[in-house]
Amino acid sequence: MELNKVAVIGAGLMGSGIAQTCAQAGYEVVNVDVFPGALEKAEANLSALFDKKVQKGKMTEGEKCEILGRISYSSTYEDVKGAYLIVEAVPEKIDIKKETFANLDQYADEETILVSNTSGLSISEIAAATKRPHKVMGVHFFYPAPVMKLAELIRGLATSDDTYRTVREFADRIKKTIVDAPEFPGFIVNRILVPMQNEAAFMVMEGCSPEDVDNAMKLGANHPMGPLELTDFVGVDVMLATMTGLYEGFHDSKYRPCPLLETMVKAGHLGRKSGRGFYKYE
Ligand SMILES: C[C@H](O)CC(=O)SCCNC(=O)CCNC(=O)[C@H](O)C(C)(C)COP(=O)(O)OP(=O)(O)OC[C@H]1O[C@@H](n2cnc3c(N)ncnc32)[C@H](O)[C@@H]1OP(=O)(O)O
Repeated sequence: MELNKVAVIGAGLMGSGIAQTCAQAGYEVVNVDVFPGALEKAEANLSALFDKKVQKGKMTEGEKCEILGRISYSSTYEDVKGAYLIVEAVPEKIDIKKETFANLDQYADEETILVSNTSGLSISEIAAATKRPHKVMGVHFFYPAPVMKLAELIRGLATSDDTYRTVREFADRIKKTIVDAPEFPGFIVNRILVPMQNEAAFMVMEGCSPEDVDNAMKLGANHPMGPLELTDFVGVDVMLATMTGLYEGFHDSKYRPCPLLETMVKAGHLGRKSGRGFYKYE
């Protein structure tokens, strides 16, 4: 097992950003996704992002090649072998997470720590899909992962102190500021942030324009992005899944998801990634 090798499962918005973050910190990274198309897209996007950084003078051509050279892409779990830590960033559905962890448990080395980037599902439940629940923990990253400074650390009921220590060291190495979050839906940030985005969607449903809602929050509360811009940025489907997780997890009507979000997801208006959400994109 190599202490310099990590694996990231999932090459979507979060997974590819986490892989980038780890490679920038000097890790050898294998980014695994069972859909080869997702890997190609992740590789092309990262290359384009780095080209822009080189053009802006924020990175040299040499640094770009070095970091890109530390990331390999794979569509098979077998390539996680040798990683001392694996970060899972697959879609936010408990059955998919459990299946992924059961697979990782089979293919990863015995000593490997398995980390989930879930934004609110139960770490203990995910850990129970493995035979190593003491080696399972939550590390919640924020989008865009290479830019956002925070990582929420979430222990499951069975997480060992050794696992926690190793994960803290990993978070330090990738230069994230850490907070310990309780194992309840939404942890800290999403429990506060996502109901605000949901409320903003209710205001649009009641007739406000998205521009007015966003400008109000940007200029009146100094938020870098308005709540609806942010929803489009992260994905309307991702935001709705988090809100639904709060609603189902706390059994509290105050977390009821806005029906407009449900309609938008059914229509395929998922935000930037689909070209249309609260706003239209080229
Ligand atoms: C879904 C989860 O469970 C929970 C969540 O993640 S909730 C979402 C949390 N995220 C937020 O709240 C983000 C709020 N927005 C912001 O902080 C800022 O608007 C922003 C950082 C995204 C963009 O910043 P801004 O200054 O407007 O844009 P820009 O100058 O283009 O980008 C700043 C840097 O971010 C990088 N960046 C922007 N988008 C990126 C992306 N998608 N991936 C990687 N890097 C990105 C740029 O390359 C740039 O880096 P550089 O300075 O080295 O060139």
